[in-house]
Amino acid sequence: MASGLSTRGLIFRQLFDRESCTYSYILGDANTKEAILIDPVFGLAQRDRTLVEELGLNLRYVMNTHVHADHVTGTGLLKETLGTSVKSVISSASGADANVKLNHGDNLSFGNFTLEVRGTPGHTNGCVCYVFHEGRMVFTGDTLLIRGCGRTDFQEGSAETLYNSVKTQIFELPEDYLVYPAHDYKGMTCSSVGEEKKFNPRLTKDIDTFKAIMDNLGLPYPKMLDKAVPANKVCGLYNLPPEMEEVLKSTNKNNN
Ligand SMILES: N[C@@H](CCC(=O)N[C@@H](CSS)C(=O)NCC(=O)O)C(=O)O
Ligand SMILES: [Fe+2]
Repeated sequence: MASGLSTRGLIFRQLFDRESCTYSYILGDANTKEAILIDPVFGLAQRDRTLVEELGLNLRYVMNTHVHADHVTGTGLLKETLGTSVKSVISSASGADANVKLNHGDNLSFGNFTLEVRGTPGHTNGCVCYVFHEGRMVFTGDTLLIRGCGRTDFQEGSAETLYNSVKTQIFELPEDYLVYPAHDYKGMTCSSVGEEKKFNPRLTKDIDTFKAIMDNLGLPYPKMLDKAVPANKVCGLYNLPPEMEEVLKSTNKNNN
């Protein structure tokens, strides 16, 4: 069975931000050159833009899996530098502003490929997973991490809702589908649905044990929480923290 990496005509890149341990993903159609970018990071917008150009791709959508709490999205900045043909994308349920607001069951195309949108609330209300059936891949955002899952102690977090989302929307996918999350803190890059069903130390438990685990994670709040959430509700382009306004100003200067 073809995995994402060998899907005919697919250009695929996994990118990493060392600061927030965020993964961003470029998916492009080698034939039409249309591409999408999932979960870009503000400080790496220039890196992403250069790579897209080097690969000869035209970005159609810059999309987020949810309103991130730990980093400012690169969506707004990429739109600013690449022009109006690029559309920002997030779920309707996120309450965030974007050109395209998606709902559970929607499909989004780039070139000859299509992503299916699955609503997976729990980490936040607006979390979605993007299922790329042709590539047998799923982009899980913070809903499902490798051997972990998104925390449920801020934004609109609910352990019970997250548990149901994973079980019904991700674990029902074929076991060979590769899982690509929005973060990893241990150096893992990807997993599979079958692997997570078998080895995820949280999601292999019953709901009560899962809730107890989530209630006792004892994680400090992300350092960027108060700055990132308001910025990400508007694609990162308004409400930017002052230090990021400087980046934006110099980007605009370089583009003029
Ligand atoms: N230390 C980091 C934040 C780490 C963190 O809270 N990660 C989130 C995803 S980003 S909203 C999470 O859900 N983690 C779950 C886990 O089990 O690690 C920072 O200060 O930014
Ligand atoms: Fe998150």
